Amino acid sequence: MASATRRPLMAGNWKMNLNHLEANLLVQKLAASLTEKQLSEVETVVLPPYTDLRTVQTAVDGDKLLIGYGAQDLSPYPSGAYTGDIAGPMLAKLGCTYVVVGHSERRAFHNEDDAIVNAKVQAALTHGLTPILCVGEGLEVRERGEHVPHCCDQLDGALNGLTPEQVTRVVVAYEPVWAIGTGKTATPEDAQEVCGAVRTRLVETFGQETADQVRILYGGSVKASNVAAIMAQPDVDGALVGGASLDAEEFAQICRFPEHIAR
Ligand SMILES: O=C[C@H](O)COP(=O)(O)O
Repeated sequence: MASATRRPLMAGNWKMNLNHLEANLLVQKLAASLTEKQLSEVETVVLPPYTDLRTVQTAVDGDKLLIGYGAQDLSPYPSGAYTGDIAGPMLAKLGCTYVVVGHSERRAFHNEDDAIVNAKVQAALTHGLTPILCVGEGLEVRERGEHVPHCCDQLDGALNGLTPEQVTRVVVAYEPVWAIGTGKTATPEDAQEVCGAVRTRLVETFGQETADQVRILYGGSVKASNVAAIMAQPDVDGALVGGASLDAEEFAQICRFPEHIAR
């Protein structure tokens, strides 16, 4: 979190959890647990299932909560005969500002490859949404020591054809698959190694000025107890939090991480 120009971002990916009533409760509790100052210092975002988005929008708008929200996926197409899919304009109309693209669970369970991830990144940008682009390696790749080139290749594929200006509107999330929902957190040094390599690749492809503006998150078993050490790394600008974001108080503590960084 070295740069003063990159505002820290904590994004809670609820995955396929919480109905709309539970969603309302969680958002209200989260907002009540954080002061205006804390919310202005650390951008706080929730990423509910589609079925909760309207409820979250109503809560946020109704009580003017300083909490952002977004979706976990979008179609690469703007409309049409794509049963079960949700398009970017629908999300934008619901007030979403973010959308996750290329999460490892989508890559694994829905066979999403770099070409589809690239199309989704482009669709998000076209419709005014900020893609949270996920990259990350599985255990076998990590054990072969190929995690850095693997993540950089995924990054290249997902950002193919984008202009530097478009890239400044992308958030990248490094999520080692072996650390997701397993309780195994990458060490802060592991997180920095890949987040730093991602930034270097952004410099090489899009230039220093662009790379300096891109926020890079770490995701994988982030909790209140380990977030400060991860956020102390120079190229980590936030976290994509799964399980721990389902507990309002735990997620609020994660968002209050600056209090735990030694001054
Ligand atoms: O999108 C979030 C990540 O997959 C991390 O999930 P987790 O915090 O439950 O390990």
